[in-house]
Amino acid sequence: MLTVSGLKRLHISVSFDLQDGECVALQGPSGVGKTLLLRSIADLDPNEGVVKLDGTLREAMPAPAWRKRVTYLATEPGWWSDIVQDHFSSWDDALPLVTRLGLPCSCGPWPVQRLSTGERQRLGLVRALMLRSRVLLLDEPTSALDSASTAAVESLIAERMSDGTSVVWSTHDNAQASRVGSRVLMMSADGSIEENRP
Ligand SMILES: Nc1ncnc2c1ncn2[C@@H]1O[C@H](COP(=O)(O)OP(=O)(O)OP(=O)(O)O)[C@@H](O)[C@H]1O
Repeated sequence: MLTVSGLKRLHISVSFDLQDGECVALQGPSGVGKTLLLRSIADLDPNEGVVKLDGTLREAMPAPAWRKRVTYLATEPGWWSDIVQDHFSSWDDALPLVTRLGLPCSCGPWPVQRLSTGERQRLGLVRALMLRSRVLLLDEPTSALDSASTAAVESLIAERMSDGTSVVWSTHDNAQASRVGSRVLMMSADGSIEENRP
């Protein structure tokens, strides 16, 4: 279980629990602080508060180890090499996920620069899924995708949830929030969240 207690970052002040295998949808107007919250849980920016995974404080482990367990996926993932497959510790192991998300298996040697926004988004998700994290913090992971690719992503994440992966899924799409989330965390301009059942 992920426990977030009194997390503070700029104007945000948030507490909630996330059970194993649960997905909560994170919603709220543009600019309200959803990305700030997800990045703070992953400890990517300075923040205050208590965040624990199965009772273990995040301070108990090096930050990279925490981020492998509690992984933030940006809406537009970053790339550090020119070639797609260089971003994967094993491209062969990534291929089933790559093809499942509708990308050709030949895209490994492609330059990152030739990828469309939606292709980058799907490959960024594959990178995150390869980590087999306990918690995925997904920041509008289907914002650039058509309905078929969105359905493929939702189905893949649902499979991971059935294996115990927990998910916080930020989305502006109310229908998606209802589909993927057992609860909805609605963020307000004052930086608080209110919990609703979808
Ligand atoms: N380092 C920072 N210092 C000060 N303000 C910041 C910083 N980073 C982000 N902000 C501000 O915090 C607010 C919340 O940004 P955030 O990206 O979390 O919004 P969001 O809810 O994810 O929006 P969207 O739905 O448009 O993606 C924005 O007004 C942003 O400008």
